[in-house]
Amino acid sequence: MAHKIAPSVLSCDFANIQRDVEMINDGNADWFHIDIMDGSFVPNISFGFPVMKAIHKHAKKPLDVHLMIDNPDQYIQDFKDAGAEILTVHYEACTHLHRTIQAIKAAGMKAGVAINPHTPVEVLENVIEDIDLALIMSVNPGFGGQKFIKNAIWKVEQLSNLIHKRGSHALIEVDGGVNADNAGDLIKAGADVLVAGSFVFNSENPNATIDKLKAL
Ligand SMILES: O=C(CO)[C@H](O)[C@H](O)COP(=O)(O)O
Repeated sequence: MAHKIAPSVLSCDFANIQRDVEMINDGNADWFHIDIMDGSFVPNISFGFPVMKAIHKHAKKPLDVHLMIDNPDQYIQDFKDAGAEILTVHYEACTHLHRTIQAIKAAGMKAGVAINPHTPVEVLENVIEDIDLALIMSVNPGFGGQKFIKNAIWKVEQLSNLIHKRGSHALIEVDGGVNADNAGDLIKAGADVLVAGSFVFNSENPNATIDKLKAL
């Protein structure tokens, strides 16, 4: 399966959201990556439901929503109503992770679990057959534009082995500092979905940059 590119809307021009969403609609990106930050789980606040609904209104591609929030269970139905197709929670933010995954699926969404750079891949062993997506963070979550942590490549390899061993259908997504210098190694290691924020939106021609990442 060819890898997917999910531009992170966090790096778009928020004064021109509709323009940027339509630009992504017109290009070859696969998903919109939506970063929700609560100022508690991570030291930053991004945006909430009104902005997400505005993006959903114009988006012609699935919304891949990454929750960097405490107590995600509280908001599962709200994210479904705001247009999430894939809803990813952090392993580190969930006390009853299996229950949270079931609740996401029961609400009619695909379920993802993200792990921080210091969290070992093994924590996914007991849910790998239940999830649709596993997200390896390649920066500490909270901000766009950070430097890629190389250890993520090794974690992708480990996760790919685990997925094959267990016959899971989970996709491997990588998020943080992704660019043309590391994307090839990530794909070779087994990544299925690359999130890219600043590399795409800070470039002169974002859709040409997406094509460059897709061609690797
Ligand atoms: O989850 C995130 C930050 O927590 C962002 O999706 C990520 O940082 C993407 O931005 P960039 O490609 O600029 O690193």
